[in-house]
Amino acid sequence: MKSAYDVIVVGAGPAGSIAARTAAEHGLDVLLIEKRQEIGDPVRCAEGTGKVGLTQFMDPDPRWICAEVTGARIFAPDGTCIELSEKLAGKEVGYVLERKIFDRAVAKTAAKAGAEVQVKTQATSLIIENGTVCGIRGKHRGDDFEARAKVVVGADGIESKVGKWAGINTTLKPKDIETCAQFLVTDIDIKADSCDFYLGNERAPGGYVWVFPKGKREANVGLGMLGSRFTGKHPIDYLREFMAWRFPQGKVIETVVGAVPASGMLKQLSTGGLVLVGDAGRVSDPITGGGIYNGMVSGRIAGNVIADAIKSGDVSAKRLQRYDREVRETLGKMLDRNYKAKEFVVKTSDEVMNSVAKSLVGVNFENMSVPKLLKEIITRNPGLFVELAGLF
Ligand SMILES: Cc1cc2nc3c(=O)[nH]c(=O)nc-3n(C[C@H](O)[C@H](O)[C@H](O)COP(=O)(O)OP(=O)(O)OC[C@H]3O[C@@H](n4cnc5c(N)ncnc54)[C@H](O)[C@@H]3O)c2cc1C
Repeated sequence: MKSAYDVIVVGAGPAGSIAARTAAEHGLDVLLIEKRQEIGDPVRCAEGTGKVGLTQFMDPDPRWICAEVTGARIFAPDGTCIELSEKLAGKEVGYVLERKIFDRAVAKTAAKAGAEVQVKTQATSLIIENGTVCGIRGKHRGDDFEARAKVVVGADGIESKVGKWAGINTTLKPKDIETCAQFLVTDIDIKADSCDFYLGNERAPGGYVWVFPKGKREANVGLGMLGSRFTGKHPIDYLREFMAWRFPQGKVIETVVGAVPASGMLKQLSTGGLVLVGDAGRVSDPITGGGIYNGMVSGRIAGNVIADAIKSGDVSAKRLQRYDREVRETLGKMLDRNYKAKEFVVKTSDEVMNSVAKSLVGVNFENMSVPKLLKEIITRNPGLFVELAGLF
């Protein structure tokens, strides 16, 4: 490892690897570090992502695609089912990945573009001079090290410390964190080409249960609940109840616990010499919790903005604000709308969910967009006009 780089990326998840790759493609000298000894492992993800978004970044590869899904089913608390086609469900359907292999494949593309990759290498603090971030301190396979960089990228996920070290407020309120538990369940009857979602305040308070197929008889069965709805019963307790009801014979071969930001993006994503990407910048979707695609989008924007800034010799806070602006332009509108949608869903009773679902049974969802779906809900449920009108 050298003592100086153009860019150091902290964290080799999808967001960090894409930031590293993009910066390296611009000819910059890039170091990508990962504290774990294996990139992508352990997995903290249900691994679902949209085809269209993903293929902007990676050519599909059967080695990391477990299942192709062509639709989604949403089950209301009383069991009423709404079926969505691929066109409507959009980013919520597509592929179910094998992230242990996928994350590694993305990091490999960064390496191929010229980035140096170091595992078992953890940033522990930032070097800050005259208010500008200019490197990191850390542990590399147990030994202390220091490395300087013109720009540091914080890609260290939901538990991000890099932003805090730089003085950025990254604190998440309990109402803006989905805490999750998931089992990889095998030998179960599922619809192998559908992502299924189960709603209900008794089932997953302020969240939902998902069943994402990973093969013909295998699925990620998981659940997210809002931190603010915690009453002493943990996500894993709700998940066990769901399993007992839906898949009593299922065999659990892996357990995952984790959390997703459901806050919408941070107000501040950058400062002098530093940008935050992916979950570290809270760019995950507040309603679905999906963060793979949004993280990669923010990583690509970061790589491009950093390259321009370094080439111009100006990595000041003012210059790097272009990153904040571009992420806001690209993802901000969707994140704001979905944050409002989350706030609506969270306070919706099971009775209202049931009646909205019933009002949509029989609607042809073949050629509808999400805004059209919301309009359809309002038309059929005029009482919800005030709450839902704000989402457009
Ligand atoms: C249960 C669950 C289910 C989910 N399901 C989905 C889903 O189906 N679809 C979807 O799109 N999203 C899903 N998500 C969200 C998704 O996993 C994240 O949004 C996504 O992984 C964010 O990518 P990232 O690169 O920002 O961060 P991460 O993937 O979290 O990567 C951050 C990396 O930084 C490393 N790191 C942290 N600190 C340091 C340090 N100091 N030094 C060096 N390395 C460090 C970590 O080890 C980690 O590898 C789910 C999340 C959970 C918890």
